[in-house]
Amino acid sequence: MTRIITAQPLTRENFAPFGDIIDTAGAGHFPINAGKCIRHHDLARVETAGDNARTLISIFRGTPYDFPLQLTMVERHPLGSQAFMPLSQNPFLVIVCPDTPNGPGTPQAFLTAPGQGVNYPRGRWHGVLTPIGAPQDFLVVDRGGDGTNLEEFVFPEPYEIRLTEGPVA
Ligand SMILES: NC(=O)N[C@@H](O)C(=O)O
Ligand code: NI
Repeated sequence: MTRIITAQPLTRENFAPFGDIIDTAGAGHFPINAGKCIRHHDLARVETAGDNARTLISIFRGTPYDFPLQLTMVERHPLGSQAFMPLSQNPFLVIVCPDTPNGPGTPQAFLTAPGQGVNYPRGRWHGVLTPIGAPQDFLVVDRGGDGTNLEEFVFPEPYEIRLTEGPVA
């Protein structure tokens, strides 16, 4: 029996147990530069741990996935956080799992609003970057340094991730 997960709109509230939303809406902010700029401040917590740890800023050019998506694997970064900020207005798919003593729990799928980004805290199980419908660039802030910062978990049975309720065309 295929386990089906339908994506829900990403909100600060529903994503709060899993990580940070990077978005101006609802963010703390204040004027700088003599009022010519608004700083939306401290939106996400960057974590870098382990030997010679440092913060990396990269651009990922992601290829879109077909849907419904067969989710076979999730991963996590035990030594650092990972933030994805889209450089275009296309929504993308965010998949996270709670942690359990036996590994990742049931995936939760979220559809971002245009321009919304996310930050996964260190150790948070997540699906890999998943653009929708077109190639998309993302600014990525994560951890470099010594040691292994990638742990993968392959599900015994894949989950089917859908973007909307109802029959699949
Ligand atoms: N491997 C890599 O840098 N990207 C993944 O961690 C990902 O979450 O997409
Ligand atoms: Ni990752």
